[in-house]
Amino acid sequence: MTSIAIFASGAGSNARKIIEHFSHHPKVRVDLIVCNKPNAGVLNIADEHGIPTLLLDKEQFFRGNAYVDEFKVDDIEFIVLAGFLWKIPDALIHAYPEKIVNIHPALLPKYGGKGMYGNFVHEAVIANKETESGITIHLVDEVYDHGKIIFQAKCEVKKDDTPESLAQRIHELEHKHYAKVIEQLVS
Ligand SMILES: Nc1nc2c(c(=O)[nH]1)N[C@@H](CN(C=O)c1ccc(C(=O)N[C@@H](CCC(=O)O)C(=O)O)cc1)CN2
Ligand SMILES: NCC(=O)N[C@@H]1O[C@H](COP(=O)([O-])[O-])[C@@H](O)[C@H]1O
Repeated sequence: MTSIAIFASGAGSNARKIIEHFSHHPKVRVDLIVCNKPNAGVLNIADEHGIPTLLLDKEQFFRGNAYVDEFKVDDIEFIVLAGFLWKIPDALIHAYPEKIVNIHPALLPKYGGKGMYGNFVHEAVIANKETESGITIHLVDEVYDHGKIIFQAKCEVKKDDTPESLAQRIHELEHKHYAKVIEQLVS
């Protein structure tokens, strides 16, 4: 059984889709939800599904062991970032080589890097009058949004789009593809 930890900072709609996809899966299980925001909606989703949660301490995460020992004791084999807004420390990346994946709400390498998350991404895409956007699923390395691209899917950017309407279209792509791409990666 491959044990997955999902890292998230927000509402958790992607986490919910991934949990649902792997519930009753013969070979893959979501065993932990890791979060850095005590009031994040993803923590309620974890509770709904009886999945243990870990609320990160900033000092230990960035200046300690990055929780590597805890994840190894819990037999976590694969890490999925789903709207996680802190930078993954090098120690955790080195402990999980090519086993940390992220979803970004744009077509990297454009619209990535520090500060490019959530609606900030969609605002930039709209401000630049792009006619298309999409999602990128990539391996995580030491630089924001720089790791090997595994999957991309595109959608239209409409002339009257707001960041919210574009986010909704992007979410539909994320919910359609992320869990299936994870399944291919871990199998
Ligand atoms: N080592 C890595 N860590 C993370 C990556 C990565 O590729 N390598 N991806 C991000 C996810 N992400 C985009 O997909 C992303 C998330 C957050 C930021 C950002 O600028 N964060 C702010 C802090 C925001 C907050 O604390 O609320 C910042 O660093 O100042 C950029 C990109 C996850 N980690
Ligand atoms: N750069 C990272 C980033 O912007 N990630 C984005 O955060 C959202 C989380 O939504 P969710 O909490 O509903 O899954 C998702 O759209 C994801 O692509």
